[in-house]
Amino acid sequence: MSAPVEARTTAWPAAARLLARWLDRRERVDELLESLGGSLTGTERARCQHLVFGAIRHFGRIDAAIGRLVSHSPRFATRAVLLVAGFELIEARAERGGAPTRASEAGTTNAPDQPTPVVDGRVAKIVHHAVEQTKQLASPAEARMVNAVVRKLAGVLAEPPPPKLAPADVLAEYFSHPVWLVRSWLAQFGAAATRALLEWNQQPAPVYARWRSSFAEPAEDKLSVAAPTEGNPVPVEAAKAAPKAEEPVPAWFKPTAWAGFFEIPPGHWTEIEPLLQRGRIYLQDPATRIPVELLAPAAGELVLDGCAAPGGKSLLIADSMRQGRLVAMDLPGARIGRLKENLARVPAGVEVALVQGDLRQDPAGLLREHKLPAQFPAVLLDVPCSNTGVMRHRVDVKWRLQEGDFRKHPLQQLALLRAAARLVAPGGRLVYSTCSIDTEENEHVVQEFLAGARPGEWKLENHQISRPWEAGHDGGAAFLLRKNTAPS
Ligand SMILES: C[S@@+](CC[C@H](N)C(=O)[O-])C[C@H]1O[C@@H](n2cnc3c(N)ncnc32)[C@H](O)[C@@H]1O
Repeated sequence: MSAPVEARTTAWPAAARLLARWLDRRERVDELLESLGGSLTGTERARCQHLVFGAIRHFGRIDAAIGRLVSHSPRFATRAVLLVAGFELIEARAERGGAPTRASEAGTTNAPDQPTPVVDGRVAKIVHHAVEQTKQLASPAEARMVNAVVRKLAGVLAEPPPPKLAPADVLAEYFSHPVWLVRSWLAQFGAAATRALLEWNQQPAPVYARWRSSFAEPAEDKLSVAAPTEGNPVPVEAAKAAPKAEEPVPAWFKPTAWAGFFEIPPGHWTEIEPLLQRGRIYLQDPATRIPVELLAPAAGELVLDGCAAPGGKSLLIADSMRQGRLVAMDLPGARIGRLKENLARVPAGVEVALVQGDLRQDPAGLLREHKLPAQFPAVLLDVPCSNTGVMRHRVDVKWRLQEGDFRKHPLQQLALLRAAARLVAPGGRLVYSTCSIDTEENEHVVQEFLAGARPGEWKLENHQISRPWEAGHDGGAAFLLRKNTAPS
């Protein structure tokens, strides 16, 4: 992806600075990008994000290559420059279809201890740019080091992918994942599926938008009514607004296999922003529809979204019902702001209440305190998880995950599931969902929940596990559980 000149000159150093911070403090990437504020134009910001995401997506491979080429690890500012340049080299190679570089064409070796300097036109530009940037971001001495290292990096990063049955550590390095995670996936999914997953995670993720029907327009006053005071629920009266005529989907939206979801081609940010502000679209992966489809909220129903923030699925529930009542609950904290914004966009026919509280701490009491029902015919529980299904989008997740998270998350997930189950009315349904593809957080949690329930109280009616390499979208799992009317 060649960048416009202005994006190269400002986005590039901005990306290097953010990456230096990431190396130093491992801040979350979404928060790092938010810290840019309005300092870059839309195009520059998009380019900066592309470079930061790419460098972090390929961090393991680039950093291992750098490690072979230098005797001492460079300081963060310089290492960040090398990471951006390394990503540009990987991208340049992918764009020409993984064609061999001039060095490998000539049959020279790229042995790690004796990497061959590779210089072709594109590589020369990447080297030159990295050197010039290092002079500004670090020092002339470091720029000389960058000059030598990036040339050699081009050779090391040109090495072909490992064979299909390569050992876990080789796969982990080439595809930039922690080795313990690759081992776990090999054990769960086998070699072919793990390879497909690793390749999937290393691709840039498309941007998807869900087109919201004009019938989903909120009441005129809903945006202001839904600005809650801290800690209180926000009852929002259903308005009786007449539905407006359907607005056509923009011609440049690329249809997908999933009804209502469109791929947004790059370069349309100025057109996207007003659509987002008007609530005409919501940016979300097609995988997000699955738990809501399993829940199948019907017009006029009362629905609880137990782990609602930032509200992507709450909005989808409301759009599916068009009329009804939705109670959205989440912990007080930073995510509530986005939830409020999204709840303000529900269709006029949906009455919505936001409850800030802990689902595991007497939620029925909290709901009653706010004069809300404490039994629901339909409950969605979209729990916090490892996010192993969405690593293509969330590039830093793999570097934050710890092996122990696969023991911690299921405990929290089971506790939340048991708490949510108490809020389901007899005969009602509960959808438990995750963005994880790992059995510990999916099948195992549901099995343990069913094993611990009173005999006959719950039935697993349906479930859907999405594996990205098969589904063609993000991964995750959703389980539809039914509470019997009269358990034995
Ligand atoms: C995966 S996110 C939910 C995403 C959301 N369903 C959406 O589609 O936008 C999980 C949410 O669970 C919330 N959560 C975690 N523990 C909770 C608890 N004890 N009570 C209520 N919410 C909780 C987190 O704050 C987080 O917002």
